Amino acid sequence: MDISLNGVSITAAGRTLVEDVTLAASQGRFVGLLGPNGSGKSTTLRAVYQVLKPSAGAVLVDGKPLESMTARTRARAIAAVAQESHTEFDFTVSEVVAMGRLPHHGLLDRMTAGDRQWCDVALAQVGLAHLADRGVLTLSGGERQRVLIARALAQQPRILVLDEPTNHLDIRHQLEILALVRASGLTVLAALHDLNLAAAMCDAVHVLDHGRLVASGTPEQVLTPRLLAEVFGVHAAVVRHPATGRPQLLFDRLETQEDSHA
Ligand SMILES: Nc1ncnc2c1ncn2[C@@H]1O[C@H](COP(=O)(O)OP(=O)(O)OP(=O)(O)O)[C@@H](O)[C@H]1O
Repeated sequence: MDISLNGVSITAAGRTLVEDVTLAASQGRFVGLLGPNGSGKSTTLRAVYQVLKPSAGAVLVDGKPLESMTARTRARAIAAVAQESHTEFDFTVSEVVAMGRLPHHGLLDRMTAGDRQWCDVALAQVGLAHLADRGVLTLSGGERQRVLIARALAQQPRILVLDEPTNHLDIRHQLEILALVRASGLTVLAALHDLNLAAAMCDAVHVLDHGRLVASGTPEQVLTPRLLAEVFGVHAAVVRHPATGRPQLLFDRLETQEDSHA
């Protein structure tokens, strides 16, 4: 399934937070949404998982406006892991993952053996099968993040929308979770802060700055020293990963006027 944003603008509290964003993630592609703090990444993704309604433009799934789909059809198509999604209730890990199956049966229906199997597989994929009976409130931040990814996978969506999916994860789990997502064959739209992970994993990236798209293309085309200086305010050298050939970035502070007067 493809997902696209067509001229999406989002206004809140009298401010335009995102303006005229057009981008697409086609079937099976891993597309990164990049940008400095406050550039509008989460706000853009909120329009995709319908927490916010665009003030202009539309979000389309396979060319169909998201708004024209029923809630159940949408939930079968798109699973989201939002930033800082947390629960106040001490559900067990299995119960949280089982919530991912809700779009596939009625709220009051019992889980079938098939539903349970999807949950077990998803939990095993994120390496947390051993924590199935633990309360989520007792988990570390990284474990909880992996449970939310398992819930999204158990939903059997066609499109995954991830807001900072590597938040709280140690380096091994950052790489494993993104590789798992990449290998899933799902269409992925993910906001990422780590530009080297984005360069390693994404087929295409889009960069937001002050709510506007300022660059789109492959990581190689987009993550240039010039863009990194202009948008992120850092000096960067681009090198090639010796094994994968992917671009990787070595960062330094950009010299400021105060530095040169010192
Ligand atoms: N409901 C709201 N009302 C007013 N301003 C908002 C609202 N939601 C977000 N903003 C503002 O919109 C801008 C973009 O926020 P957003 O969370 O989308 O940025 P981001 O790129 O995801 O940032 P970060 O990298 O820090 O997570 C910020 O300046 C934020 O303060």
